Amino acid sequence: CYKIAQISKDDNSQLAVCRVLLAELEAHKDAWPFLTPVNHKVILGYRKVIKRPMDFSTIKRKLNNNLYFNLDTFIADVNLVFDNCEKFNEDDSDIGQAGHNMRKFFHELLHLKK
Ligand SMILES: Cc1ncccc1N[C@@H](C)c1cnc2ccsc2c1
Repeated sequence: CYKIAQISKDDNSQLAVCRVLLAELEAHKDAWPFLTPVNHKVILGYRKVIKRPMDFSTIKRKLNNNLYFNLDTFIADVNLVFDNCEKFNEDDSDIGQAGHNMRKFFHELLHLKK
């Protein structure tokens, strides 16, 4: 379960929790590949392979436009960032490793026990 969610009863405090979580993700040393949308004109094949691109700046825009209804819809987009990363990047690449590190960090933030 999400221990953080237990302290937030209403949507507003859930959205405040999402802002804190996003700020912690963005501050992580391994966040660099995920801070802005992948430019599919530069990264060949990305648009074909990745059906639902997502990145931290897009998540921030969605948060500011009130497009997340609760913590779960926010978590789904964060996990989409890491799932896209795993799909496109080799595990032993710099970006692949950053994605694994960030996913582990996010789960620790949510106190998720696998
Ligand atoms: C998350 C991701 N997955 C696949 C490809 C790229 C990226 N990240 C972008 C920012 C990016 C775009 N270009 C470069 C060039 C060297 S690292 C890097 C990172």
